[in-house]
Amino acid sequence: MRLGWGARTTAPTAQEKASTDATSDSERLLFGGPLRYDTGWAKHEEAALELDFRAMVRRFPALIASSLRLAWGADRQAARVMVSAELGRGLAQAVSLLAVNSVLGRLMGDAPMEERLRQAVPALITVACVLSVSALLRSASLYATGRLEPKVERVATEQYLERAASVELAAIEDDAFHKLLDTAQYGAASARRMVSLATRVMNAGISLVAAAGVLTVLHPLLLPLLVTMTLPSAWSALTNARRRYRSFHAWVQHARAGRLLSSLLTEARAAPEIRVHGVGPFLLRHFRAMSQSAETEQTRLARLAAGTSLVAAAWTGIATAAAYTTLGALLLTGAMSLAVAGTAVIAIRTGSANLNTLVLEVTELHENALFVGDLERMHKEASNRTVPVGGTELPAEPREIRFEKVTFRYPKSAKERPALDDITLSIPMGKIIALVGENGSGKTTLVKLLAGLYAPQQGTIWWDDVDTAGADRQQLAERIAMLAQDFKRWPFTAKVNIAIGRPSAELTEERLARSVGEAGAGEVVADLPHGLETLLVRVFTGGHELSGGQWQRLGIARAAYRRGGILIVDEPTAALDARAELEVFDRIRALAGSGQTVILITHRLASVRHADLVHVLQGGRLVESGSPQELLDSGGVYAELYGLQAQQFARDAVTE
Ligand SMILES: Nc1ncnc2c1ncn2[C@@H]1O[C@H](COP(=O)(O)OP(=O)(O)OP(=O)(O)O)[C@@H](O)[C@H]1O
Repeated sequence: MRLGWGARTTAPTAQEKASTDATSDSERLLFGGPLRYDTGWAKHEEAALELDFRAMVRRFPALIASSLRLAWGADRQAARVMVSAELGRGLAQAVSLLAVNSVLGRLMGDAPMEERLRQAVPALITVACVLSVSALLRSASLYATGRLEPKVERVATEQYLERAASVELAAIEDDAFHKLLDTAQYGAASARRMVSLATRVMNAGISLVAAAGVLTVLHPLLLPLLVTMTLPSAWSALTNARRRYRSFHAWVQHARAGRLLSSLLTEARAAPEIRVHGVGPFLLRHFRAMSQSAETEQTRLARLAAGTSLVAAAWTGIATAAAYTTLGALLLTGAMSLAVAGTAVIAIRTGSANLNTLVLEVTELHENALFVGDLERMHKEASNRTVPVGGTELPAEPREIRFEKVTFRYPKSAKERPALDDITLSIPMGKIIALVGENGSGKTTLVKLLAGLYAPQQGTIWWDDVDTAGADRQQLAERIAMLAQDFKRWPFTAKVNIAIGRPSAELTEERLARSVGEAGAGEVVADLPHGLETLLVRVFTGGHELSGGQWQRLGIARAAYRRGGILIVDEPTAALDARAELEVFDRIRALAGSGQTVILITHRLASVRHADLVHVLQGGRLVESGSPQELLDSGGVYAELYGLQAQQFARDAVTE
């Protein structure tokens, strides 16, 4: 059985394994179709292609600058210490190399040994001082980096979460944007790694310049030898990093699906069905298959990496032998003195170690920068899709909200018919307006448009004479309290679950008690072991679980606490018993009596009889509008649905 999200449960084919450009193939397999995204994906491909030497050299200054910017933004003082300590260490290495050269030169001179030793003492003292300073600088840099890293990660994570929370609902529901969110979440950890990598790169770079300078002074042939020795490991590191990055992007959705499966297996809400329906082995089987195919990919990468590093090691061996043979030849022919050759060996060893570190760390820096690049792309995409700030003022006390020829189709919806089709209707303020219609007729969609969560593709939503298309969205949201069908059951205390209706308001006992009273949630709260302070999530110590109906009461209390001028309630009584249902409708009526506009979506038509106005939707179109009595008298869709429910009651009464 397929799980529907296109999760990959098969190992990659031989053809895929062979393909270094496996990204698009894997992606096609993952989603069961050709790519059709215009954001995120194609750009990652370009980024992966940029992981070559030229691009790396070109981007090197920008990479260092971006790491420093991150560090600077997180903690200026620590950033200052880190940069100065690393610059100091590089300089110390150059000085110590020159001092070593001087020590060797003195020791290998023609004077008597005692004289030679005495001459070498100042240089030896210089070496000792420089090494001590270098050690001090190293610990200063370690401290500063350790202080910076978590801060950089926190700042980057905060920015990520802030951006993700500020985008339009349509973006959150968009699979392409979700994929970008997925890949970008690794950006914060990469930003953290970039800080220490950048310091090490700076340090290795300065040391390398020092070693290269000394080598060039000693003999012009030594520098090219050093470079030749290091090239193979550079190639190997780059090739492997490139493969890893491509693989990551090809498999990111797969990894998310795997995490989702494993969380389903441990989730409390899924637990009853897992046990009664025996879903556990089914989910486990899929999880295993997915993990195994991911393992196969890891094995493929490991095999390729092993091969690449073996080739690189062979090259390095040959280049090293060539370097030392050249050095030997220079010595034999008398083109180089023994003292110079000794310093050259030290410089070659230091230089090649530095160059190796440099190449490996620049590659790693670059690889991490690509992930930080994903984060930056997400920031950019999110700012294009963020809920706009500011706009036209809405009337303080509107008389009416009017939908005029409103048509709305969900983005990427495969359906032929729009969810709302040419809707024109009125919502008078201060009244109870009921939206009625069969499942999927568009009621929830309509209130989401009203709340500004989506914008219509055609038509206008007016607040008196203000077009909401250009209205201040924040102001619009301020006016609305929404109790959605699947409202969030926050894993916090009962008190927070109510007060979260308006987190910006000062939390007062009086406001809380009033909302609890209005929602008829007093009994629910009284039954809780710690009253309003009870934690409403059972998987934590002291946590408590509410029934569906009890949750619904708290949801109504939350909506009442918000005190928006327009209260939208979507199926408020679905989980309530008959008595509670009557009571809730009484309370909703009372809210409307106090001047609040109530927009009520319900399938319980008997409860609609107190509404001032009923709009009946069918297949996304408005088919009837009027008072409940008018609609009953007209004998249309409402009357038919009402009749069906009434008949059911009558039949049940007779059967009993
Ligand atoms: N987020 C979404 N993305 C794509 N299509 C959606 C989305 N939400 C709803 N739809 C589709 O839009 C249509 C209207 O759905 P809506 O939820 O507005 O109906 P409803 O009248 O509230 O139904 P119900 O009585 O079952 O709650 C349905 O065909 C549904 O499949």
